[in-house]
Amino acid sequence: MNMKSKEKKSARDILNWRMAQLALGGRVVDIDWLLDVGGGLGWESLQRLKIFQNNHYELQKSLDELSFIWHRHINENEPLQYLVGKCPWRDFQLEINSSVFIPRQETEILVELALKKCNGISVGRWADLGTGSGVLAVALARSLPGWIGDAVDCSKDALSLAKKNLANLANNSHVHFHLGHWWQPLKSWWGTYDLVLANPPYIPSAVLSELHPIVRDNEPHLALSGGLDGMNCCREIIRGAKKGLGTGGWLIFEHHYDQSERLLNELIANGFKEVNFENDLEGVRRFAIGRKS
Ligand SMILES: C[S@@+](CC[C@H](N)C(=O)[O-])C[C@H]1O[C@@H](n2cnc3c(N)ncnc32)[C@H](O)[C@@H]1O
Repeated sequence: MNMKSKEKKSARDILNWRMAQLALGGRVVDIDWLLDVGGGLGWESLQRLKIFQNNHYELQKSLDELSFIWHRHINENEPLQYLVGKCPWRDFQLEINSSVFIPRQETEILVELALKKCNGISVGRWADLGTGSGVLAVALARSLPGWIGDAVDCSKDALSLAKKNLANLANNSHVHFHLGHWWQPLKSWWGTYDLVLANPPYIPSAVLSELHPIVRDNEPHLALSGGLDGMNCCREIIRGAKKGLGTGGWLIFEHHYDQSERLLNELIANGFKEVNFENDLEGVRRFAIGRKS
């Protein structure tokens, strides 16, 4: 694709372009996301377009380039985040590619829950199991600068992107990356963790084929599939946490909307105390919490 990037366009040109793209298909929320994250037109500028139609705006990508992305999105069902290569999340913007799961908004709650538990504790050790793009590792490194962190993934490509994101967004933090299976690469530090976060693959096999094609046909299967009942990875993480966490350490993880009761029972059966759940943004039980006794 040989198209000129940055260009200056009038509000009227941009609005006409927006209308023409939407006539081809797709959702308003997505075209505005593309103008914002791809074109660099923030929400406030997008509102102003409609009022001051003669104003000119500098776009980070040309309208030709944005059209190319939009067409791939609506015709090939490709996620905009992969096409643009970016994903805004919490207070930062990650680099993203198709080797990693696209961080979801609801996972931001996982970080808030962790920070509530660790409020005021200036030194400690955390682990992020299944780091993917490194999104949780970056958030923890920025919020808990005195802590040491370990981020694990079994995908080499994911780990290399996670390292890049950390270098760009939380340089000088004390985070180590490990290639391997859940708790295995962390054996040397078992018994020392104060906090472990995970957003493991948790989709049950039967649900995988029914996922929206934009997810099913693009995001890594390794990041989605949790086995027959979807809970294989969650169970492994819980069992590993019995040895991995230090006394009083917290395990907090995300799961499928219908797994809460079974996973809370699994935590109790494995000797965890202060076992509880938290809801996602739609009021559905989505996070499990337990403390090593
Ligand atoms: C749902 S994604 C979550 C990524 C990221 N933490 C997030 O919240 O966006 C799950 C991640 O777990 C990783 N994973 C899958 N099986 C694994 C295993 N056995 N050991 C370590 N990581 C694994 C996948 O490669 C993927 O990056």
